[in-house]
Amino acid sequence: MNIPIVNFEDYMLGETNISAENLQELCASLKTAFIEVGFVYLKNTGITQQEVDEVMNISKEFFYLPEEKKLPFSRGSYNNNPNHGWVSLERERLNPARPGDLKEAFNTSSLHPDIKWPSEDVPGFRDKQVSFFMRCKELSLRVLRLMGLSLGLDVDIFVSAHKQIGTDENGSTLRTLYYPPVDSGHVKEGQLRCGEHSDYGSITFVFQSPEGGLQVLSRSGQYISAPFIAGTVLLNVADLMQRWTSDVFISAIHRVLLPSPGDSTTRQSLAYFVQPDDEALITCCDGLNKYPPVKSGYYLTERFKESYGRKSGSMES
Ligand SMILES: O=C(O)CCC(=O)C(=O)O
Ligand SMILES: [Fe+2]
Repeated sequence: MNIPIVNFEDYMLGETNISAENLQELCASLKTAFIEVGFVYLKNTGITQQEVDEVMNISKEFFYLPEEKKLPFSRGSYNNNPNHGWVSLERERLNPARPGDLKEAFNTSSLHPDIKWPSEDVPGFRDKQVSFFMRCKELSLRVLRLMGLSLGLDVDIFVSAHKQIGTDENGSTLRTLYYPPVDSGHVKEGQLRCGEHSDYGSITFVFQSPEGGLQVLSRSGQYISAPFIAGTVLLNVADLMQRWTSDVFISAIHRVLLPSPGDSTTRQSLAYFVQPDDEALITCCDGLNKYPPVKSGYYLTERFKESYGRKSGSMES
């Protein structure tokens, strides 16, 4: 089994005149992918490889700074938003049963004009992250519309719970990740670059550097590779969306293994996590209540407690 590639051209960013026939076709291809795999590559979205490269390049400038320059921007130090900021190597365990992941990250969760950014050391960092966040936001609203339509539901069923993306009342986050070279002599038992997990929110976009490395658990129980494909956006269903659709759309487990011993390559990725508004109540859209309704913000906070450790899941880290 492979991850399908869907041509998004008819509904790409800026495109306003999609025909009813093309819309139906696009919805049908996406629906099949969300049901069978939970992951799909979109090509011709309007987000270019050049945009992705620029965000990765400026992110690397930040990650290469000495630790003392990054510490003031740590996740947990922003009063208005508990998830915004820098996450150091091994700090997070996406699979809590493993040692900390061998990755560093910077989460852009708050666009509040008053927050501090590493602008002195990395001029342009803020602007590049924020502009890319906004591009991904626009694309995500398009995908959420198609998801509603593909299930024969109202076009706004999912979008209307994502009105506050980009404010501190919504947890959507652009996360830039850096995976440094791995010294196999110093790896802890069971340690990975990114432990097995599924994402928490509604949908996620992933952009990888050419090294690739992401693997996705298929419904038949095997890991399949999700390689880098230039110019595409990898889209996956996340846990709240699986719950919302009563398990019709699949939130697939994924991971990033260590490179082979002696392979000292680095790796980068960008993940845009789309989260419903904190106050949105997620209720199974077939009305059958397979899962009890849950508030998006509460659900996200609980999930962070698992991956960052119970004591330091939120403000107090
Ligand atoms: O680095 C990647 O390719 C994926 C990262 C990921 O799955 C995550 O941060 O949730
Ligand atoms: Fe993930």
